[in-house]
Amino acid sequence: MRVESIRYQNYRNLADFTLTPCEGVNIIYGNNAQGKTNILEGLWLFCGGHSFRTQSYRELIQFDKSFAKLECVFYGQERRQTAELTMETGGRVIKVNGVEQKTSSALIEKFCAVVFSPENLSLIKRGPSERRSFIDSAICREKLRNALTLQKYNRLLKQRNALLKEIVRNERLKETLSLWDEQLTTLGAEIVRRRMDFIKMMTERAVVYHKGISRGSEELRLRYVSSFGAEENDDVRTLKEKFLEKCRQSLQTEMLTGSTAAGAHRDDIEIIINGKNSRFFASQGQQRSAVLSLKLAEASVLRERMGENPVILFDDVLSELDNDRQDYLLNELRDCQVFITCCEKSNKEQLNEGKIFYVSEGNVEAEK
Ligand SMILES: Nc1ncnc2c1ncn2[C@@H]1O[C@H](COP(=O)(O)OP(=O)(O)OP(=O)(O)O)[C@@H](O)[C@H]1O
Repeated sequence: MRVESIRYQNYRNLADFTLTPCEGVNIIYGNNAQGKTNILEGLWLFCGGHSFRTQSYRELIQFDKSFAKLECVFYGQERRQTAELTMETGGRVIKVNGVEQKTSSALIEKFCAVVFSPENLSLIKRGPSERRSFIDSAICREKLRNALTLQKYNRLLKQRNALLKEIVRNERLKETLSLWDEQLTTLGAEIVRRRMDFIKMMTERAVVYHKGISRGSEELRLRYVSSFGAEENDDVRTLKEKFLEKCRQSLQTEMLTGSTAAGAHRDDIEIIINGKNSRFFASQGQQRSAVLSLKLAEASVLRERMGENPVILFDDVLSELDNDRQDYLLNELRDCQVFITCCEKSNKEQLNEGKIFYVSEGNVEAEK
C-alpha cells in the first residue's frame, strides 16, 4: 500500500499543510524539535488510532486549539481509499471512506505500516519484558485469538499468585491449586508455541535484512529462552507437561515469594549477533541494525498476511549508522514506501531516488 497524501490540521506544532509523498523513499529532514517526528506520528495514527509516543490523543492537538484533524488518501487493497481522524477534547471521530466508525479496528484492517522510533532500541537494551511485548504485540496483530489467550493467561496468573499468598495462611487451599495450574499451563503452552512459530518466521526474514544492512559482515539469530525448558520442536502437549512439571517443582519457593516462578511471563528472546548476545556485546550501530532488521522482518510478515507492502516509518534511524548501512536503508529497500526522518543534510545527498522534505518550525517544504 502507499500513502498518496496526508493533510495535517492543528496537529502538534505542524502548520496546516498537505504532504504528497512519492511511492519510494521520502526523506524528512530538519533540525531538532522542528516537527519531523510529528509527521510520522500522524501517519502512524492511521494504523489503529494510537500514537507511538503518547497514550493521550489530547496531546496531539495544537496548543490553544480545540481540535486536530488528519486526512489521508491512500492506495490499498487495489483501490484508492480515504481515512479521517478528528481529535477533539471530548473524543475522537474516525471515518473510513467517508463512513464514521465506532472503533479504530476498521483502520487496522485498512492501513498497514511498521514504525521504528529510537525508543524501540529498548528491545535490545532493556530487560525481557520489552522483548516479550514486541513478540506478543506481533502475534496479537496476527490473530485476535492470540490476544484473547494472552489476556486470559495474564488474568489467571494474577489469580494464581493471589492464591499462592493465601495458601501460606490456609494450607487447605493447596488442593485447589491444581485447577489453576491446569488452565494456566494450557494457555501458557499455546502462547509459547505461537511465539516460537512467529520467531522462526521472523528469523528467516531478519537474517536476510541484517546481512543486507551489515553488507554481509554480521549474522543475526533469535533464540527463544524458556523458563521451563521448552524446546523449539516441542508440540503444545509437551510444552504443557513441561510447564506443569515446573509448577510442581517450584511450589515451595512460589509459596514463599507469592509469585509464579516460570511460564510464558518469564521467558525471553535472545537477539544474537555473530554468536554473541547483542544486549551485552553489540555496539550501538549493531544494536540499531538488529532492531531495524526485526522491524523489516515484521513488515515482511505483515506483507504476507495483508497481501501488500506496509508503509515503513523510520524515525531517526540513520544516526549511529555508518555510510554503508545508511546507504542500504536509503537506496535498497525496494517495493515499499518509506518515510525517514533525519537531521543531517548529508543524508539527503545519499538518496539516489526519492523525495525530500525540509521541516522548519512546523512548516514543510518539498525540495525534490
Ligand atoms: N500539542 C502540541 N502543540 C504544539 N506544539 C507541540 C505539541 N506537541 C509537541 N509540540 C512541539 O513539537 C516539537 C517537536 O516536534 P518533533 O518531536 O516532531 O521534533 P523533531 O523534528 O522530530 O525533533 P528531533 O530531531 O529532536 O527528534 C516541539 O517543539 C514541541 O514543543
